[in-house]
Amino acid sequence: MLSVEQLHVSYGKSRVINGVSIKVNAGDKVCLMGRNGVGKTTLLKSLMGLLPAREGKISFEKREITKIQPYQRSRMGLAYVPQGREIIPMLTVKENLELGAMAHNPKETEKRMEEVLNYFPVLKEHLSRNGGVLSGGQQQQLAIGRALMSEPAILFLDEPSEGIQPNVVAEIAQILNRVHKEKGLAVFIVEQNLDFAFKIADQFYIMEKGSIVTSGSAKEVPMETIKRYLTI
Ligand SMILES: Nc1ncnc2c1ncn2[C@@H]1O[C@H](COP(=O)(O)OP(=O)(O)OP(=O)(O)O)[C@@H](O)[C@H]1O
Repeated sequence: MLSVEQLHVSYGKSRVINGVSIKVNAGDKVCLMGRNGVGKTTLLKSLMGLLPAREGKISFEKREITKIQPYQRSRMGLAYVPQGREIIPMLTVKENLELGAMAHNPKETEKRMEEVLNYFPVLKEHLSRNGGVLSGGQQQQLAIGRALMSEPAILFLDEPSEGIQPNVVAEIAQILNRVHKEKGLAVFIVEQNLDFAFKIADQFYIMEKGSIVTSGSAKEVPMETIKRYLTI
């Protein structure tokens, strides 16, 4: 489904991603882990087309997408929940959700909204309130709901558990697993929260200084191994 081959990404002269190769099959649940500053966010932004690749190739459904625009990637089935959520605080919950479907067929917006609200009942309760007044956990659910409005095939999430209460984190894990099961959604998460990561992911990649140093299934890369990489 998604194939990343020898990707290099830089900020000016500063080389941040150095030859990363990753494969995600349809319906996979993948977690990318690594300490602060190793390049996880940079990699996600580059996969979404928000940062250019200096070298290498990104393909989705066997089509090369390395140079195509973010809105085109969104239309093809890639969606992204950025770190810090980036919901629009002065727009209502409903309007924030509608934004997520903007690059897509407007006729389907209502049906998608119904589906998303079914996954996130808390958003239904707050539909006409401004996004900015919601709690952190509710805003994260709104950001994920907004991304799901485009009915993606793969959802990228950047540290979705950051700064959120444990009970809401557990609820988000449950919802993502449900969407995965019911819609065949592939999930690609950047996380530091090991419990959350292990509740969702079945494949792991560990990154150090812009390169993948270990990868494999949960059995091949057990929690103890990941802890070692995160704490050294
Ligand atoms: N806009 C930018 N311009 C220049 N350098 C940047 C920019 N954004 C990030 N960097 C640098 O790129 C490196 C990787 O940052 P990135 O945010 O991708 O790491 P990360 O693994 O996601 O870290 P974190 O867990 O803290 O979000 C860091 O050294 C960072 O300082």
